[in-house]
Amino acid sequence: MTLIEVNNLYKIFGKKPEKAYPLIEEGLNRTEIKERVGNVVGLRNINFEVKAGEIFVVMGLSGSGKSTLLRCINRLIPTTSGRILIDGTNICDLSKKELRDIRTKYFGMVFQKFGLLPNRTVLDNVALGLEVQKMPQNERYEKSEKAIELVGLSGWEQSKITELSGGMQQRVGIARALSIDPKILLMDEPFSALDPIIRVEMQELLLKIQKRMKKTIIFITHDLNEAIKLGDKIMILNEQGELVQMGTPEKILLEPANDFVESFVKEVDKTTVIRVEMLMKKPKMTITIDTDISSAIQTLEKLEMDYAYVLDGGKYVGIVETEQLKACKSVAGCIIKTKTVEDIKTINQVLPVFITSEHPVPVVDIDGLFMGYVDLKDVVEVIKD
Ligand SMILES: Nc1ncnc2c1ncn2[C@@H]1O[C@H](COP(=O)(O)OP(=O)(O)OP(=O)(O)O)[C@@H](O)[C@H]1O
Repeated sequence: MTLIEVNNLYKIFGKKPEKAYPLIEEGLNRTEIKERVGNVVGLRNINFEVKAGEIFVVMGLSGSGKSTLLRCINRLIPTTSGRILIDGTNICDLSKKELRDIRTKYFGMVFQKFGLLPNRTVLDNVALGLEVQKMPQNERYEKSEKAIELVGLSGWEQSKITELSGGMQQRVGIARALSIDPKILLMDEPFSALDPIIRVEMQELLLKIQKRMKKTIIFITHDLNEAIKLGDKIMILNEQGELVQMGTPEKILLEPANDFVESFVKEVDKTTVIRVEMLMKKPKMTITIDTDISSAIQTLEKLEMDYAYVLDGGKYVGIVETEQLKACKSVAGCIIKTKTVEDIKTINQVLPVFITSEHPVPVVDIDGLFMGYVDLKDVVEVIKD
């Protein structure tokens, strides 16, 4: 389900922003437009959708418009044109009261500089949003304690902010945003001020929280490694405030849209990002476990498949390969002599795999009925009819 939808969004700073449109059309850049008409083009024609439960990362260099976009989304600043739908409501059209309600219901914010009140305790900082909503103290403390536990700060409730390290302060920042139980978390470079080890720890924490909470997150960063680690989807803005590429981390890494994206991507070790999912064979074809071998060969060959997934009661239990099935068919009716007398009695059947197999082979009868396994080291002779 789409929770956020942005269409044709422009943000032009300065008086009479309409003067900038024809110049944008002409293809002038930000500096040229500023020189000609004095306006700064923050964002140019941005379009995207964010699905509920997704971490959507906005990435770009300094000045690319990342913070401007975030401020437009929660309407801290007005847009110049375009629309922003939050759960279907265009927030560009709302009255102050409606805007306040939608912000309370939907948005939690986490900032790079934490934005905490230094003289308050951890608990009172986390409870701040609920206090603004005029929630009674015991109720807001109860909710805040849960959020504090979620970010791993239990036991620190009564500490002053000044007693905490940077990483801990940002945990408080995240707990404060979560305490109001917003549908959407807007995170503006939340880990950029932290040293590298703490930063990685915080990324892990966010992923852990996200697994439990399944929030919809817009996460701003200028670091591609961070974007790749966190993002279900990444949107890259260039220095003109334009969207240059949007897609999964794998897509961005494997198919950078232009030289600009390529220049970011070059630095990343792709094998640390691309998951086996990209390379695995997808189960295009399934057959049920009780399919007889002749029918299975027929089906697989018709669809030109060299393997199929085998289902037992709808559950995946194994794989069969066309070659293996054919080998079975070719030795159907062979007599397998094994070392033990008992085996010779029962194995006047079918050997359904290559005789070179190192593993015990399943033995089926002429009708494909499974009879048991025989270890090839015990096979002394296979006699064709
Ligand atoms: N209030 C404003 N008035 C005029 N120009 C502005 C204003 N706010 C932002 N800008 C300009 O809009 C462009 C985008 O700025 P923004 O802060 O959104 O970029 P950013 O990608 O968040 O950068 P950073 O990573 O440095 O925070 C910049 O050229 C900036 O100078």
